[in-house]
Amino acid sequence: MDCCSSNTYLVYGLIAILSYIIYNYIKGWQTRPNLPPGPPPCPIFGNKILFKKDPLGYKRLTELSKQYGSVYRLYCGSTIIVFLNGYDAIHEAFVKQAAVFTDRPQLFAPLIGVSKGTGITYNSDHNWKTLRRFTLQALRDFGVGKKSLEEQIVEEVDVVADTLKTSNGEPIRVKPLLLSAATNIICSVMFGERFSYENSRFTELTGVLEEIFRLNAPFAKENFFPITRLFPSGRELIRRRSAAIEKVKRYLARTIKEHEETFDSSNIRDFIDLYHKVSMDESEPEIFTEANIYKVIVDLFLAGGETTGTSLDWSLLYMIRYPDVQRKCQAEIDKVVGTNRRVKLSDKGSLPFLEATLLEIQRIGNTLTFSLPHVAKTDATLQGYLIPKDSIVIANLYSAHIDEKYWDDPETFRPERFLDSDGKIQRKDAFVPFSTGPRFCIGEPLARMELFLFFTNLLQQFSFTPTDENDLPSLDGIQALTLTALPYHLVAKPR
Ligand code: HEM
Repeated sequence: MDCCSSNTYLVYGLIAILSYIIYNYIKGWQTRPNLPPGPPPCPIFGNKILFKKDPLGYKRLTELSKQYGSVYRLYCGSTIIVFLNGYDAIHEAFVKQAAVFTDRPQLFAPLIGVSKGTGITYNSDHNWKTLRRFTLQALRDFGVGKKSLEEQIVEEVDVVADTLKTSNGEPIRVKPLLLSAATNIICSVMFGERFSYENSRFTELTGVLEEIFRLNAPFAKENFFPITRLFPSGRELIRRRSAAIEKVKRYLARTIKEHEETFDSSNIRDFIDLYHKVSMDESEPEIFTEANIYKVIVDLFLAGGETTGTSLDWSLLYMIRYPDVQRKCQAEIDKVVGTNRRVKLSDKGSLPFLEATLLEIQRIGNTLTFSLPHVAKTDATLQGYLIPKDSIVIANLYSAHIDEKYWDDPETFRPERFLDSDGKIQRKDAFVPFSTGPRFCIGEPLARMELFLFFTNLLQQFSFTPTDENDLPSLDGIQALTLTALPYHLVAKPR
């Protein structure tokens, strides 16, 4: 046999193998009965193209529900990804069928460099439950809802207010300031100390956390196409994420060691001390390990800094776009609190219009348009469709906030929708910025406290206006790490 004919046989052989793979692949997705509908997937790649980076991707994914209904599926390679749209579908899966839809998938990228089964965010089962319960309790012990943390947050508000004062009426971009403030509050809870925003240890920490956040990407090709982990881009992802995780571990190791050296069980100063105490007392030492303290701290920083900072950025943007609402908020503060003291958490019940405004900003701003990925633990039926075991399930939280079954005129910014006829706050089921079910955000009480104290105290001290009345900043969100406002400047005039 000459070399030409052997090459021809090789090509025929490869074509036959490829055809077999494609045939089985298409047969696989066509013959599974009663799967949720969705656009036809391409062989091998599925609908991966629909997950490409796109600032308006959340709108595109929401549009698909008009065509395919509230529960539809896409494929990433051969993995089924189910999107839940509208409040009813989200509630049915995450609350009514929580036993099936609470776990997290073990995605490749978010787990590079960390031990399997550690932390909260990408963990499941008993370890997750124990660490989540411990962390919720710790956040409570370190003052969520109590005075001490309130004081730490107000200290951070003061730093932001001082910087705004030094802007002397010149345009200023507030987002970097708000992100630093939100991250610093987590530093206070975790390490018992805050940093100045220029401190090199603080900038080192925020830099490396941002890198890790960016490399978590739930739809990275490496999560679904294992061969791409061998490609240069896959190897670079592994190298960069491992290096960032090592860097943050080295950073935390120093702080944890300092805590251990000065530990006093009768004076628990912060989260690290509490963890150390529990790791000595606890009946489950295999859970309260060193690997877990690193991962839990990283989880809280990643989940809590960017989200809260972005929500605060939206809140000031809405105030410059809706000056009447801003004036009404300020009038309420002036009437209830005055100008001689700061706004306190205990004023919340007396400031219903302000609270309603904050709720409406969260509804319409949608800092997190989607939940993190969940996974189906077993086969299940959802709204009449089969959701096969191991399907990834994602709640489109944005779709719940524009669900016409629950919201009149959902595209309109109208804080009054959260007030009843007596002017009191009315809760809305379909309001789910922190998701719902057993995986709902554990930082919700802390985040709500921060939003309230920043928003009210800044509005008490400043009036916010656009830099140019004829060129107002856009309210369109762009999908980045969170759904963020396009970068904008504002003018902060002391009142
Ligand atoms: C306005 C600010 C925030 C928003 C909008 C927000 C929203 C969310 C959402 C939508 C989830 C996903 C839940 C799911 O997958 O179903 C989540 C998870 C989480 N959040 Fe938040 N969050 C905020 C602030 C915080 C803060 C301040 C912390 C902690 C200090 C935090 C810690 C977490 C953690 C650890 C998880 C994972 C929970 C788990 O897997 O059990 N978040 N958050």
